[in-house]
Amino acid sequence: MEEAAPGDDGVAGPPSGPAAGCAGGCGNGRAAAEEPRRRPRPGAGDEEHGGAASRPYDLGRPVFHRADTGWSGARHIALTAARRLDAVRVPLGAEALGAALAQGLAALTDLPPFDSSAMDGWALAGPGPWRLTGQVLAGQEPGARLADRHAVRVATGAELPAGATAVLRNEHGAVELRPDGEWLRVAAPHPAPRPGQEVRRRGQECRAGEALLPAGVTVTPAVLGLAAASGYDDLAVVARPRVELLVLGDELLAEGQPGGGRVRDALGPMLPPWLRALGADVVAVRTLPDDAEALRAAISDAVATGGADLVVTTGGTASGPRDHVHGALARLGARLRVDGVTVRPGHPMLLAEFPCGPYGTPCPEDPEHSGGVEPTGGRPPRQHTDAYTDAYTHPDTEPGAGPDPDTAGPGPGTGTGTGGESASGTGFDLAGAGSGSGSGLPPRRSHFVGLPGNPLAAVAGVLTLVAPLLRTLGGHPAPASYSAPLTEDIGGHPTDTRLVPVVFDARAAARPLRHTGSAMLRGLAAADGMAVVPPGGAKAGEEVGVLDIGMPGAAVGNTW
Ligand SMILES: Nc1nc2c(c(=O)[nH]1)N[C@H]1C(S)=C(S)[C@@H](COP(=O)(O)OP(=O)(O)OC[C@H]3O[C@@H](n4cnc5c(N)ncnc54)[C@H](O)[C@@H]3O)O[C@H]1N2
Ligand code: MOO
Repeated sequence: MEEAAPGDDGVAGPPSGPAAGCAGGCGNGRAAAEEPRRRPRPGAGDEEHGGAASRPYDLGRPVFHRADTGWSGARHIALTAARRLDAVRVPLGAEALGAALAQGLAALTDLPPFDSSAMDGWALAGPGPWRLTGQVLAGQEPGARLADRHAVRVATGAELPAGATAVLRNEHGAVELRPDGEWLRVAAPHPAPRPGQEVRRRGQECRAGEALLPAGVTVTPAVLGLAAASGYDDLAVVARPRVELLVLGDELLAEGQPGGGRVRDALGPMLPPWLRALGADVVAVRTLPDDAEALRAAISDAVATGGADLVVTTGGTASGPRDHVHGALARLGARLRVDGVTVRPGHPMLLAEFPCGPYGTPCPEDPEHSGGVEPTGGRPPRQHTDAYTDAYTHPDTEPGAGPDPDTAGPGPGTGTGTGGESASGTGFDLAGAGSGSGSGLPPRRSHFVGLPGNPLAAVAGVLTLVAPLLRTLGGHPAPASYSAPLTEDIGGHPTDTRLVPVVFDARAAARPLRHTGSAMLRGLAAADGMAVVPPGGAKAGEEVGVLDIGMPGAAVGNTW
């Protein structure tokens, strides 16, 4: 790797500019003079878009030529390389959590479903005093109509009897025992209840059939609760992309202390939860030796037998004697879509697609690629729902021509009807609408991302290639993108974008962290996000794009 100079933990790649020696952050940031605001901005990073420059590796032996893609262009290719997976119906619960709604959520019932009491107290009819005639608890039928000047004791949530005009809460009333029974009156100094007071009216939150949420919304715990409240037992969501992770490296230890040339595997523990947070179903994590045939067989197995929508490898992307990713992809007939990105760290990341899709299904639309991956059988197909409302327009399929991935995700639009079972009964919609070239959508197939082995470089690959790809597969719209002013200069690479871990200070300005070399995770572990630093660097006060790292920032970050 292009290692940072001793003492400089920040720059992977030739530094430039006055702050080059401080590129990873030199000491504490200084707050910007003016009140900075974190605000959405249309695109994070605006360097070359999809440009390619042929650049040989200088290993002393010509191995291959990468055609580096610009950082924004690479993200756009990843966003448009796949098409959204089909809809599946899943019970309300963990399976739905984090998936995108395949259909808008419309209320199946009025909410509240009936007039009910908002307080523990008495439901009453007309002006007081009121004769007490009984009680209704939550969950009980309300019983007979309430006559004028009568009241019943009610619990919060109890359905109000017909005729009730208001509820008097416990602490505002007093009950007197008279010869003819119990009587309720308002206790001074409280005023008499107004009509409708403390009553939750039927339908005041929504009416049956009313649209509550659009398709594409991520199912959060709150969405689960709303769906349950409004009558749902299950939800139609976009299937979670199945991801198989292959961690490569003879030198990796799964436990204990590193030494003797061996290091702990940092990516095996880090990436599966990261992938899950991005909406993936991580179906397998395997560690492999640096062996060409083992890698080829494992990838083939993941695609053909495992039914992975996406195979992610770590390590082996460069051109060392034990780097076999390119060779394995070539043997499997994979098509390289991105082979090197002008970003630091993460430069050797790559994106490819296989000639056939999950479950070993051949790709009839790609006869020239047939036979690459061994179709050795398959998992049971997903249960797809036929109740499918396609509320999305798929992003442009032409790489390099479309909008920024952060603002161009699937959004509301005219339906394209890509759901449904395939004719072959595999649950894999190759032949259906949307899978062929005539539909204008990319065909359904398995994808591949090769992440570099250096841990921070691997994270750069997740943010650049994996996140946009999973977003499209899982039907998630683009999250809001942000920019923030920098608290200090960040030195840049002369030609490449840099991704630098930052924390937001109290004014939401981005302070670059230290220990951000490509082999380091110390900066990232304290970070709120990754600043997108254009070639040449950025000055203190300058706004730069900030990539979300997918989960709430570490609490220590701002004081570190
Ligand atoms: N001659 C050149 N060599 C390298 C170049 C180059 O342009 N010319 N690029 C460098 C860059 S940039 C990167 S990034 C790395 C990418 O290397 P690989 O993807 O082939 O990864 P490995 O060689 O297998 O490992 C690199 C490094 O990362 C450590 N590693 C790998 N996996 C893990 C893991 N799971 N947990 C922790 N650490 C891991 C590994 O031990 C190595 O130190 O290539 C440069 N080389
Ligand atoms: O600069 Mo590499 O792409 O060490 O991560």
